[in-house]
Amino acid sequence: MAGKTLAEKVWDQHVVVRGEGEGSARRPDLIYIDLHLVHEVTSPQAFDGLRLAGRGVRRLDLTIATEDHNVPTIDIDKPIADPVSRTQVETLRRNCEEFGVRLHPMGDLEQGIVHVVGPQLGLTQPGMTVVCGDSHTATHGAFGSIAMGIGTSEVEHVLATQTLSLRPFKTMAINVDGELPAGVTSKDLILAIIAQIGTGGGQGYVLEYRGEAIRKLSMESRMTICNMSIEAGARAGMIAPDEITYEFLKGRPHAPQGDDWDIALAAWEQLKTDEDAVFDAEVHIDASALTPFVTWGTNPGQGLPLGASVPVPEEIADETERHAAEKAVRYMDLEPGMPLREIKVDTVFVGSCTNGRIEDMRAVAEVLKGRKVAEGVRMLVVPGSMRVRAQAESEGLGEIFVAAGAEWRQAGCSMCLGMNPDQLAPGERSASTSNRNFEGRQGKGGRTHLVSPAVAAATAVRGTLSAPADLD
Ligand SMILES: CC(C)[C@H](C(=O)O)[C@@H](O)C(=O)O
Ligand code: SF4
Repeated sequence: MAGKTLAEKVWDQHVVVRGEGEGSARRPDLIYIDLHLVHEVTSPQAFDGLRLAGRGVRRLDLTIATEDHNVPTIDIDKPIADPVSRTQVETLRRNCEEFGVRLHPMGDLEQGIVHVVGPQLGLTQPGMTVVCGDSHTATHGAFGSIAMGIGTSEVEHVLATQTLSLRPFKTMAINVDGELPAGVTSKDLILAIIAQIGTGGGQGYVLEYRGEAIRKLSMESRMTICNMSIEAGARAGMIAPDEITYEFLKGRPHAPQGDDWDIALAAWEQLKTDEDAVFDAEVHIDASALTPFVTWGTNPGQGLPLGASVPVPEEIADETERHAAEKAVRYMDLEPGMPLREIKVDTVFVGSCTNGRIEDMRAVAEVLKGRKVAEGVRMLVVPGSMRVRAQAESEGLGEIFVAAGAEWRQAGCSMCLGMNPDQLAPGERSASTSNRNFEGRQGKGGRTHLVSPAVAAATAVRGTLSAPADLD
C-alpha cells in the first residue's frame, strides 16, 4: 500500500465516523475538531442557533474568541461610532459571556486578528484540525495542521458538538525548488504561485507547500504562504512541521510543557508525507527565478514581477482572461503597457493576517529607518495583535514608523477590508500587504495592489510601486 501524505495522516487521525463509499462517491467523514476560533462577524447566528436549541458549547477549552474585523484601530477606549460594528462587537461580548467562551476584547494584550492570536498563544499546533468561520483559517496550516474556513451553520455545529461533517479532499504538492533570492519574500512567492495556478487552481485540494525554499522560511513567512491558499481556491494549505516549528512553539502559553512536550514532539515528528505517497496533483515553481511580485488587477492571481508592465489585454489570447484583464485594467484605472513601477499610490497599508506579524513589522522598519513617507502618501502600519504591537514597541519599531510619518495603530483587520473606519475613499489607490484586491475590498471604489511588507515600505517612501533595491 502506498504511503500517505501529511494531510491524509492528520485527517485519518481525526475521523470519528468514516463516510460510506469509495473515491469521488465517498460520503463526508465526521471529523473531530481540536481548535475552534471565533470572531464577531460569523458567530452571531451560530450562538442564536444554540440558544434556540437549548444547547451549550461542548468544548469551552477548545474554543476561543477575539474581536478583529469591526474594531477601530485608533481611539479604542471610546465607544465604536459605527452602529453596525458596535452591535457586532457587543453581541460577541454578550454571547461569550452567556456561553462561557474565552474572549479577548479590544484593549486586551491578547486581542488581535484571530489568525495571529491562535499561533501566538501556542494554541495552533502540528497535527491539529483547526476551524474558524473565516476563509483565511488556512494560515494555521503552517504548523502542519488541517485548518479550514467554515460557514456560520458549521460554526454552530462545531460549537455544539466539536465535530464537523467534511467532504474528503484531493492533495496537491506545491514544490518550491531552489532558494529565494535576497530581497524576495514569502509574500512574493505566494503571489507568484497564485499567478501560476490561478485563483481556481487549488479547488477541491489541500495544498502542501514543500521543498528547500519552504524549509528555510520562518514560521511567520510560512503563515503568510498558507494564509493565501484560499486565494488559489484551495480548501487548506499546509507545511510539514520541523525544528523551526518546534522552536516557535516552545514556551508559548498553550504549548505542551515538560514531559508532555516530549510526547507531543514524538508525535509531531511523524507528521510528514511518506516518501512513497502519491499526490493527486503536483506543481513546481523555481524560487531562485523570483523577484518582488505585485498585483495589477482585481483578483490575487492577476500579479506580475514588479519589473514588468501592466498587461495589454488585446495581446492576451485566451478570451476569458482577456475580458477579465480588460475589466480589471479599467477598474484599476491603469494604462495598458505602463511599467508597474510607475503606478502612483496615495495609501500604503501594512497589516492583516497575511502580513501583520512581528517579522513584517521588522521588515517595514528596516526600510523606513532614517527615511520619510513620500509627500501626499498616507501610510498605516497596523499590528496583527496587541502583542505584536507591544513587541514592536519594545524593539523601537513604533518610533521608526512614527518618525517616518506613518500612522502606528492598534490591532485589528483594519484596511484589509471595509468593515471598520480604516477605508480607502472612492478612486484612492493603495499598496497593501493584505490578501485580497477585489473591487471595493478596502472601501467602495478603492483600488488595491497586493505587495510584500518590504515593497509596501519602499512604495511609501517613493510614492510609486517600488522595492527596497530602488531606494538610494
Ligand atoms: C468576514 C469574514 C467572514 C471574511 C472571510 O471569511 O475571510 C473576512 O475575514 C475576509 O477576509 O474577507
Ligand atoms: S485581516 Fe483580512 S483576511 Fe484576515 S481575517 Fe481580517 S479581514 Fe479576513
